[in-house]
Amino acid sequence: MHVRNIYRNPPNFAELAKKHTVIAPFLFLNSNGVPKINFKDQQALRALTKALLLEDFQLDVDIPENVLVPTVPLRLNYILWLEDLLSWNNGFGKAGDEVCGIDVGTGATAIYALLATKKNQWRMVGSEIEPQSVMLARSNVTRNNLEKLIQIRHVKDSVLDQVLADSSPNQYDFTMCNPPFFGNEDETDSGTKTKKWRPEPSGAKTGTKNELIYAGGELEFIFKMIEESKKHQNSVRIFTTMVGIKRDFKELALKLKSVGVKNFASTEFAQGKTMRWGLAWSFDDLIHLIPPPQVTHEFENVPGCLNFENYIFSHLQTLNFQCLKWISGVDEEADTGLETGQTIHFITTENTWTGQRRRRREMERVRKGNAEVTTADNNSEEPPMKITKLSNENPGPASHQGEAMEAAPSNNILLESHVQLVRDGHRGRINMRLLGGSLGKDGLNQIVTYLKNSYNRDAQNPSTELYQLLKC
Ligand SMILES: C[S@@+](CC[C@H](N)C(=O)[O-])C[C@H]1O[C@@H](n2cnc3c(N)ncnc32)[C@H](O)[C@@H]1O
Repeated sequence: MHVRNIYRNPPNFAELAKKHTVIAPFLFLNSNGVPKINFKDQQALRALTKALLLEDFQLDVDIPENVLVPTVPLRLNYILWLEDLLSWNNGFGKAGDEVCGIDVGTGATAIYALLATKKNQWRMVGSEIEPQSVMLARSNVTRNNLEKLIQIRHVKDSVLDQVLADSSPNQYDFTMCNPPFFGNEDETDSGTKTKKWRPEPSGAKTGTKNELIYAGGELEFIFKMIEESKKHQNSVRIFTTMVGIKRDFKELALKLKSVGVKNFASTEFAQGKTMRWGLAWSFDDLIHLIPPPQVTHEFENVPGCLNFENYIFSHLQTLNFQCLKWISGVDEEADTGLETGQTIHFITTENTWTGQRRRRREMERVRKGNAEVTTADNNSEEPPMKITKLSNENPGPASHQGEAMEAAPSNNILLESHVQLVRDGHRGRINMRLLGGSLGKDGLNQIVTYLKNSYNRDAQNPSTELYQLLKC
């Protein structure tokens, strides 16, 4: 659960029932004598959602029989992640009520729109395809006097096209969505459930078939969303969606790349035994989808911060590019372009910066059964290290960027780091920040020494681009 989620500690049901009699009939004492409710009971779940929304968000929500009962802790996790995404980008310089978001498929309760607006004063548009849900969602908005901040729009088809038609550049800071999960009616029947489908929530199963079904299931829905997002890339800064099946990430990453998205990240939402994931993408590569490295005084002074403050900024842009080339070696595949403020998050799983001759000798020793632990040679001028961009099969509890969603072993990471170009007037510097890896600070220092050596070597070699630049 998100660190700021107020439900990290379960509510005191007895206290809640005293204030909100709606849950009193569902209260019972468990074997330890602690008051509980049965989450598998649809009526109890509905009563609890109503009570929590009223108690913690002063939201009075009508949830009719049979419609999807939203669990508040899980919905809150998503809102908190959106808050993070905004804060990592300094809220795009906006005050709360200037932030605009779209909740795709807002449902009968309009839960996300209501929470987002009540908690953060964000302006929200909730799109919905089901006429009955549109009506109920509007009535929930009116019931809470939030018509000025929330608009419910009835859409007939498409996922983003209709709701984003006629939008202006950067009109929306984000889109969010809890997509319909099932592909057909059989899948909603737990009796025929297979592992392919989204794992059941631990609580009661609620929701009408229309709310839950989309031909092709959530993957097709998100594919459509990704395709349509390309058309509206100028209107929305960050597109996001919930994902219910972890292994869908691999296909989603491919889909994103196919429409030209390089900047995407995932996160994990946990609520009890129920796991869901969040996927965020942006067509703007400068937008932070994972926490930016902290560029603090302290950080600037840690060993490993590479400083090029003596050179003017115009040089630095190219220098930075060059620097990443040094890091990535001749691996042209690596995306070495880096704008001011942008961060490269990389993981190395192979030590290629140590001298080749030395490595060959070590290999020889290993072959002869005389293996020795490798230590890097700080002054090596030999071929540079390769970047292996962040790879980890498990999206993990933290936010991971881009290639993080592709499967790869993660247990032999030597160094994980952020590289960032920081502008400071006409000067600038390159920061490298240690995030992890078995080599730790020593590893980062080796790379920094390597970069400095490479810099000094190229700066003195008339045949290099850097030499030409510095001469101008
Ligand atoms: C899983 S429910 C989520 C409801 C609510 N957002 C929540 O989290 O409780 C999915 C919702 O998407 C709606 N929906 C399906 N296709 C849609 C589309 N193309 N545009 C807008 N809403 C759609 C469904 O009617 C349903 O209300």
